Amino acid sequence: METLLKLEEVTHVYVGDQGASLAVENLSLSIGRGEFVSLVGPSGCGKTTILSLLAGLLTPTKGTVYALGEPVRRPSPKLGYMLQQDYLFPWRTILENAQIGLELNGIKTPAATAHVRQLLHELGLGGTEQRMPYELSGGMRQRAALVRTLATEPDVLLLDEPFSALDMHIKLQLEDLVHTTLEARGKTAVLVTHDLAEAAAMSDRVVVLAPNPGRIQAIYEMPKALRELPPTEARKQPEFQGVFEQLWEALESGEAEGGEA
Ligand SMILES: Nc1ncnc2c1ncn2[C@@H]1O[C@H](COP(=O)(O)OP(=O)(O)OP(=O)(O)O)[C@@H](O)[C@H]1O
Repeated sequence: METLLKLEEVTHVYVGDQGASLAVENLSLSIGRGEFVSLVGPSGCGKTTILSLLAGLLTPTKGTVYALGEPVRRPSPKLGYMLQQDYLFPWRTILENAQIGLELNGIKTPAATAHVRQLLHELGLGGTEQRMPYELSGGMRQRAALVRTLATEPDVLLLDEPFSALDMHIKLQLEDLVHTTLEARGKTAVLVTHDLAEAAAMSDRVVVLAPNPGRIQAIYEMPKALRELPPTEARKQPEFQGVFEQLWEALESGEAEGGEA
């Protein structure tokens, strides 16, 4: 499998008024094209830092981050970001919001608009094009944010807790939608989540991080039978509970080994 993302012996130290804070230390990880990898771990173990390093929003203090074979130096349209909040502009229609990434890249053609309309339709938002964000539910707004991210055709999606603000049943529906949409397009994804079950249900691999300093505690490859199913179906399989327990144990032992923050 072609390696699409790579962290090579990466250390990141934040320096601020309060002094230096070692966020992640000597972390190495490779992610292949088409893989769905989740990062889980207790608060402060460096999940968002890793995502920001991959996105080119931070530069590592030591080591190198690669995306699509090149060292990451700045944000790139090939890496799309989706966050807990949808950040739709309240004064723009859903169609205008969904097109914004393309516009920022200087693409404003009728074909681009047709492409965005098609994506809105595929993600169940047909008919909402001229509506304003406040007229949509949280789940619909998050789907519009997904369309905006997909519209620029990124190779990689960096997902920072995109489902955590949603009600449980909307969250489950959206997990399935994101899973099938990304799989159908062969996209690579890195998901940051606090939810172990979500990570287990959605991923090909789950990276369990430990804190103080942030480092990899364990990496789990999900059983093939679970990987092939939509997340809501994977959650119902008998082996799912065993996978969840393994992740939970790794998380607990990482926390126990970590020092005081
Ligand atoms: N801008 C910053 N300045 C100083 N320290 C920071 C900054 N951002 C994060 N840190 C520290 O770096 C460490 C890792 O933070 P990070 O936000 O990456 O963890 P996280 O696993 O995403 O946490 P959470 O689950 O709470 O979002 C923490 O100790 C945090 O306090």
